[in-house]
Amino acid sequence: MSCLCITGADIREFGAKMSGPPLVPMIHMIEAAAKPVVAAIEGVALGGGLELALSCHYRIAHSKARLGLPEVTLGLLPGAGGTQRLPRLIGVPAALELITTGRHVTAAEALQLGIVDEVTDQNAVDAAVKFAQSVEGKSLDARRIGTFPCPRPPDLDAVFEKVMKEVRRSARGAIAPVTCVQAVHAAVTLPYAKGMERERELFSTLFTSGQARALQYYFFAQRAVSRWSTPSGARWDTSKPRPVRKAAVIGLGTMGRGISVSLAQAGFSVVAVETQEKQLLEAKQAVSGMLERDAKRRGAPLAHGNIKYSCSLKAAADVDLVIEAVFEDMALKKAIFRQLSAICKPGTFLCSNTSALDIDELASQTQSPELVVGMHFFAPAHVMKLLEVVYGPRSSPEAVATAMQMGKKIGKVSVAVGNCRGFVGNRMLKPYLEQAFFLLEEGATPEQVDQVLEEFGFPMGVFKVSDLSGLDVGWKVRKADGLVVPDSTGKSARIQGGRRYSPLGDLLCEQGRFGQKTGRGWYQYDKPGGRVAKSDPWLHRFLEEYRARHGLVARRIDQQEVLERCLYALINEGFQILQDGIAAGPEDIDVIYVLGYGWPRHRGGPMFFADMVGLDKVLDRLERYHQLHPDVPGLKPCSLLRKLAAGGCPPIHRWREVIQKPHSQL
Ligand SMILES: CCC[C@H](O)CC(=O)SCCNC(=O)CCNC(=O)[C@H](O)C(C)(C)COP(=O)([O-])OP(=O)([O-])OC[C@H]1O[C@@H](n2cnc3c(N)ncnc32)[C@H](O)[C@@H]1OP(=O)([O-])[O-]
Repeated sequence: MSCLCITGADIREFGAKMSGPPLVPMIHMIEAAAKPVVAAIEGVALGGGLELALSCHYRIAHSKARLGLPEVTLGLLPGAGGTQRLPRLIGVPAALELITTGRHVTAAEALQLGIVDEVTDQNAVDAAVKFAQSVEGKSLDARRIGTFPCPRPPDLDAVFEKVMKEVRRSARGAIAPVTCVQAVHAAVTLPYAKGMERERELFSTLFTSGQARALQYYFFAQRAVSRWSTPSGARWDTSKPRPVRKAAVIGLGTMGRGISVSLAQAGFSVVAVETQEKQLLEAKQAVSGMLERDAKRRGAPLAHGNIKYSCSLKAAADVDLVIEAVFEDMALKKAIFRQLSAICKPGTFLCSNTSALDIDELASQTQSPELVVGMHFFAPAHVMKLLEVVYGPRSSPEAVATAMQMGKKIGKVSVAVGNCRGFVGNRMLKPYLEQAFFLLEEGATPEQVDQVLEEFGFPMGVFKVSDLSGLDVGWKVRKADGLVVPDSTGKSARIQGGRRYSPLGDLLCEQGRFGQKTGRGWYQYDKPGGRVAKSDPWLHRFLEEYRARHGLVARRIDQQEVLERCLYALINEGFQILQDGIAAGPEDIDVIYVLGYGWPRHRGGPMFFADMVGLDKVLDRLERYHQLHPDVPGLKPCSLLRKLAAGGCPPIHRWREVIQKPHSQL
């Protein structure tokens, strides 16, 4: 009998010399053993851990155990027989689903699927001993999975064709899920030994791939961001969070509703505040609906009772933490912070869900600026995993620690970032969007730009996203910034403050084209609120007329230029953010972009991508584009990028040494 709690192979050893005995011979030895071997699974049996358990003759799991083959999430496939044994044990469709998604299953589901033989609430080892005694003397012939014939679906080709199509669609360019399907196909079509050979070959191809490197980097990056630090020296391990039991959400629009749902689901007492009865009632119905649907989906109890609704800010008097989620309007937010500061009990943390505004300006409205931080959620707030926790110059380490811990409690990946316009995510988005607009002016179409970005792996191109979130959002911000003004000839100005500016988005808004909500934007939709983007001949004519009006001659723009200009401008801003100390390291930026902005995980994140491409190459291309477009500051290579390139392009895990030592010669 063997007791198992194994998270699989040590990912840190990939790329270096692996220690310990090789797994495959061990698995074959266990399976061939004359004595029955019973695996007692407690905690987790993941990856190589589950593969080891599958070589045992019986498996007993504790009811809290979790099992799975998550290799695909690391850019790999189960390389110790998992792709050959699991389909033999539970059938091809169920095995394909688990292997291509990497999903963990509970012990109860594992029992239902036939992965384990028994589930216990008691000590798994004791249960396994008892089980071993009950099967003593029984033949093991029917227990060696490697000797089973693999069940062959009657319509084998059709099954695999369908799965492959679906996997390719959802993989968005990731190769591991597709390769997993090929490995399972080998289980069905080849004898066991040949199938194992095929698994090994496919595993080796993935093992050395750039995508596996990217996904493994990302695995550790997502864990590293919880070890936050700020330039003032505050750190995760020396700053204590304060307990929060009751929280208020101010403003129950889309964001406020999602935030209330997240808090209630995590067991916080919530006070939800709106100004008018009518809006409050609408919000209450919407939040209840969201909670009901979610409870049904998860089979979890309803969290209704945790939320109290009110039309008065005074209801927030006794809460431990407030999250303000009203319109993105500084004057309104300031007024609310002033009132909250007077109403709330001393020590209440005051947080803003602003996506770009100055946290310190809000803090200055309160009696205790050290208690103010940003908690920037992403829409839909109860679904999206990312939270930017924004510290201002006066935020206390305790406030940052409390917001970070609160994020963790509600199931978010929280990243601590500094205070600047747009923080990390939205600040980097600006030069990316700007390039997309410029490309249209120079001859590209929204379809072309979107296609290149989608082929790169984004779920949606920049113009489709813009239609989805509403063109009017950015328009309002640009108007507030004084950018939406005609030039001396009455045409929309293409130069603002000495730098190139594209008024294309403003011109669409002036026509009432706000995107999906109005049924027209960069694309056309069958009705307002429609979801399927269709090419719009009107827009193409509009672009031609615009170019003619401004004397611009359309040229053919190739895919490489579209990709480089959009992505390298974004990456360049990322380097500037690191240089400014707004993000502590490249991992923070990469996690924000993967979780909040649809950056394909198998490409690691923008900063990892820059490392993979080669910093000298990114620098070279930026320099060239900046020469061609000297009035676009976003294309001027940032000095940190120059310094890293001049220092021999150190690998990404060494960038912090250069960032932390501004005078380093690296
Ligand atoms: C031939 C071989 C073939 C085989 O098929 C290949 C494999 O098995 S591929 C492997 C397939 N296996 C997987 O993909 C499983 C990957 N792991 C997980 O999914 C989660 O970590 C787990 C569910 C286990 C625990 O979640 P939780 O409770 O939220 O805790 P947490 O996530 O915060 O982790 C705590 C600490 O442990 C660290 N660490 C964890 N696992 C590994 C590892 N395998 N390696 C190295 N380190 C690992 C993690 O970095 C963190 O370190 P730190 O320094 O404190 O930041």
